[in-house]
Amino acid sequence: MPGLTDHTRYTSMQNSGINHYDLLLATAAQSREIDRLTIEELGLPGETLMEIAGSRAADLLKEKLIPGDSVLFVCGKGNNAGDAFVIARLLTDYGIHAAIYPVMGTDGFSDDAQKNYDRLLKLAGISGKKIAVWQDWQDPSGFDLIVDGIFGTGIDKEVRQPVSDIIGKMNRSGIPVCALDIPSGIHCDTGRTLGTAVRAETTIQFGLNKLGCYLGDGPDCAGTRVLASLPFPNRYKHSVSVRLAEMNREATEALLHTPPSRRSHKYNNGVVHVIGGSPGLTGAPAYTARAAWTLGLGAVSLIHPAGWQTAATLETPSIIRYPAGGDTDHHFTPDHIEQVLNTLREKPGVAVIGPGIGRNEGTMAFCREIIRRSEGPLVIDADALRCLAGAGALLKERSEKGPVVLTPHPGELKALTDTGSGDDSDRLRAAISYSESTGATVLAKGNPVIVHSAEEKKTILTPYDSTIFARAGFGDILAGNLAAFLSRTSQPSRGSEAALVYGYHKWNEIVSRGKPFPEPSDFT
Ligand SMILES: NC(=O)C1=CN([C@@H]2O[C@H](COP(=O)(O)OP(=O)(O)OC[C@H]3O[C@@H](n4cnc5c(N)ncnc54)[C@H](OP(=O)(O)O)[C@@H]3O)[C@@H](O)[C@H]2O)[C@@H](O)CC1
Ligand SMILES: Nc1ncnc2c1ncn2[C@@H]1O[C@H](COP(=O)(O)OP(=O)(O)O)[C@@H](O)[C@H]1O
Ligand SMILES: [K+]
Repeated sequence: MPGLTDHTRYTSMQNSGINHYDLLLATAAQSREIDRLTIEELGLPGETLMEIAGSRAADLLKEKLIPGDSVLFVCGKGNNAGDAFVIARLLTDYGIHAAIYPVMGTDGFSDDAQKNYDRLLKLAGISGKKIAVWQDWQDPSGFDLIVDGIFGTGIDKEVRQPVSDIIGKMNRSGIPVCALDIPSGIHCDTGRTLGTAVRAETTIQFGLNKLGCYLGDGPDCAGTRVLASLPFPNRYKHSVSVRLAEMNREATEALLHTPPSRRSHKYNNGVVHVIGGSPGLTGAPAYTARAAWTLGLGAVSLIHPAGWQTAATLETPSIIRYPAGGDTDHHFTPDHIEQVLNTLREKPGVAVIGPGIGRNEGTMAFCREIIRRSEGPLVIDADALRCLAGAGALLKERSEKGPVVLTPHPGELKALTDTGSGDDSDRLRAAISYSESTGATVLAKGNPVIVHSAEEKKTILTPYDSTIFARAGFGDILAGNLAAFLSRTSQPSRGSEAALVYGYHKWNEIVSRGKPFPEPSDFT
């Protein structure tokens, strides 16, 4: 199904507003509850919802199929199969040759699936069309598409035989697969593969995006993800607190332009202080400072141990340098605390602590004191995060004084939170619970990037492949961009989302200018 519109790409191309509800990412329990409320409280029968889901999906498929094409529907027993039967009926009437393979037999369908199976066979009788119902797997070559209606949100245990075998055969067939709601075998809440999973070219999600299509193995198995809307009242969706980042470039960049009246002087036109650097790690804070400066702030400073000099910052002479200590000081130590705090107090702004700061014992003590005693918005990045292991109480106290955003990569998040294996759903849980327990906003790097703000009770995931940024130095750039956006908004989640979205668009702009592998310096 090449060419079906990925709604995430679509929104990024549109650059216009998007319905907030279309960005929500639901778990299986949330989907079920929203279904239940719509059916029981609103009074819209499940059968009607299924008809709408199937007809929206059939319309999407008709954009790519022409009468005479052949489609194989591989189905389970639940409502996911019911959706497939609706689609098969509508496409048969459109002129498609349909074959059905109910992998677990034709007994014991859910009520709505049974009704739609019966209607499909009735339609065949009425219209004189032949619909093959397979008893066993057959050679599918000759089919133009396979529709996966085996499992939707109803699966929570390992896929058993014979289904796992059939999924393997579907994946090896070389025929494009369109998954309904979620690729069969992917867990809706975690994106983990339950033994084996369908690898689809396209996934049509119904009513709400499914969290599992955006975490773990989900993105690889789902392919292009599309949302087909269902008439669930928005009021019922309020329990869903995780959403995709909004990819609107114009709104993001507009944030950088605060009202001119407030820009009377460089020190009230956005100030960022970058505190970092140690022997061998001088490029990192320079990148961070330059990434902040490039976003149009009034003043950016680089506070570094006086013992290192770097040519890198001299390329941007406007960045103000504050060497801490004397010429023989190559690391930050507790001796520098008062001097650095004075600088932060004199010119209030957003501080970033950590890029290239190193893990020297004295430096860790220095970081803890700066975190404890500084007052404005603070970004804690890279090695400065290491000083927080076991220091949740310190962070909680600090978060009460002003917004704090932590930017751990997966290893740093694990060290910080002392949690599990570190797959995406672990990262999601860890980011939320650490943020909730400390009050700090957590921007957990990885793919996807996960942002949770305890204050705003929001969780945001990147909808694009963020592995493009897995090159040395992009973490430093992100920290600088983030600080710049935080100087323009008091909402840490908005600033975090904006920095991520800004980076994505900037990347694409550089690629479109003919540079296939942008590097950090292209962002400064
Ligand atoms: N209601 C609505 O409003 C709407 C719902 N919609 C659609 O409904 C879908 C959810 O449907 P669902 O809840 O019926 O579950 P579904 O995913 O089809 O499968 C469950 C079946 O699989 C079986 N099974 C489970 N695990 C298994 C395993 N490991 N190995 C083998 N079997 C296993 C399980 O059997 P059991 O194990 O319980 O005996 C049960 O029979 C949703 O994704 C969307 O597509 C749309 O139409 C929009 C409107
Ligand atoms: N604009 C962006 N959008 C999404 N992710 C980003 C962006 N910029 C940076 N990242 C994330 O930051 C990671 C790089 O940070 P990190 O590993 O700390 O690198 P480094 O310390 O070498 O700069 C990337 O792998 C990606 O997860
Ligand atoms: K499916």
